[in-house]
Formats: sequence, C-alpha cells, structure tokens
Amino acid sequence: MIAANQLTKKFGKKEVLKEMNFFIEKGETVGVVGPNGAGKSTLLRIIATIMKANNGTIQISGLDAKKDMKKIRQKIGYVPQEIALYHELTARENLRFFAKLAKCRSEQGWMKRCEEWKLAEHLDKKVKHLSGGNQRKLNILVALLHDPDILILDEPTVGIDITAKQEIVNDLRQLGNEGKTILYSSHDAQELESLCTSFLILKDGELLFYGSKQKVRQFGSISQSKNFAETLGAIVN
Ligand SMILES: Nc1ncnc2c1ncn2[C@@H]1O[C@H](COP(=O)(O)OP(=O)(O)OP(=O)(O)O)[C@@H](O)[C@H]1O
Repeated sequence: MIAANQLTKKFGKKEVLKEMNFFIEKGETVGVVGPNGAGKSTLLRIIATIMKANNGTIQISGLDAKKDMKKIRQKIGYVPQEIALYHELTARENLRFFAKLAKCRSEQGWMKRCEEWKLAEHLDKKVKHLSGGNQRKLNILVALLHDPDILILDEPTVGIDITAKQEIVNDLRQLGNEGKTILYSSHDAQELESLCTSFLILKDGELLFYGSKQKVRQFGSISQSKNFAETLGAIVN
C-alpha cells in the first residue's frame, strides 16, 4: 500500500535517506524509530508529499507521490511535530475553518470524535488556553477531517503529560482498529510497543529494519535482550 523504491533524499551533499526500500500493508500501525537525525521526519514528509525525494519513488495505493500528489493528499492526513493550529481561535473555529478547506460539510463526524476524545467540553476555548494534550488531540482531529486512509504523525506526544499521552495512544489504537494505516514516529519505546504492529527502524538515513513486532525481537543477535525497549535501543545504538 505504501511502497518505497530506492528512495533517496539529499540536503546539499548530505544524503539523509539512502536508497530505502519497503512495503507497508494497509491497516498496519507502523512505528518509525531511530536516533535524532536518523531521517524520520524527512521520510514522513516525503510520504506526506510535503517534500520531494531526489531519487527513487514512493507509491501510495499505486499512485506516484510526485505525479499524483493531489490524489494522494486526499488519502493522507499529516500531523507535523509542531502544533499547526490558529491559537487565537477557539477549537471549534479551527475545526470549522479546516473542515471548509477539507470540503468536509458535516459537523457530525468530527463532533462524534470530539466527544469520544474528551474534547467536546473544550470546543469554545481558544487554542492557546487548551492543555498541550488537547492541542495535540485537536491537531490530530484536523488531520482526520477529510477521512484519510493513512494518518502520518511526527512525534505527536512530545511534551505532554502521561495521562494525555495514554489517551492519545488509545485514540490512535481506535483509529487503527477502524482500518486506518498509521505511521507514527516517537522516541518512547513503551508507547511504540503498546501501539504499533510493525516497525521501520532508521539510522543515519539507512533502513536498518522493517518488520513486525515479533521480528524486532528476533532481529540479529539482539534477541537475548530483556524487554522490547532494550531491544529497540540495542538495534539503533
Ligand atoms: N531542511 C533541511 N535542510 C538541511 N538539512 C536538513 C533539513 N531537514 C533535515 N535536515 C537534516 O537531515 C537529517 C535528518 O533529519 P530529520 O529531521 O529527518 O531526522 P529525525 O530522525 O526526524 O530527527 P529527530 O528525532 O531529532 O526529529 C539531519 O541531519 C538534519 O539536520
């Protein structure tokens, strides 16, 4: 469903993604993992068609990321690392504004999610007065307004408290259960373990590993590690 073929990205002379190949099946929740600077955000931006690769291809449901950008954008919701909302507007005003852009006419869909995600009671607060966790949730809701098949999230739980983190992980699990394909970058091994069905592990722009959670445990000579977090740590370090 998401196929990378010899995907390469350079900034100047620096190669930050090196001839990457992988195939992600529909409905997977993929943890995108690696040390700082490994290339996670760059990869996610290229899949979201915000950035172009120098060489190689990304295909999404058979569509080419360079040639069919408009069609692909209808299939993808992208949640950047930074909160991308209007802080002086209320949560409801943000949702209405972005719903118009996404040509989403009915408020029923997002209202239902607001209730499920405990945002309904905060809809008339300005974004700047929402907690970090609720800002993150709203950012994710905005990315879902056009009901994309694929949701791409770049470190969506950075800098928020444990309860909000747990709620967001549960909300994302619910989206996975609904059949959405999710790509999710994080440095939190516990969160990744509880949420993800497969893992894409990057280091210095190279794809070290792509496979299921079970296969992560069996990867290389690291199978003796005690727990999942240590196994991931041992692979990337
Ligand atoms: N616009 C840019 N111009 C030049 N270099 C860049 C640009 N964006 C990223 N890089 C470099 O590309 C490399 C990969 O960066 P990227 O942000 O994709 O890594 P990351 O794995 O997401 O890191 P982190 O975990 O810190 O978010 C880094 O060396 C970074 O400095």
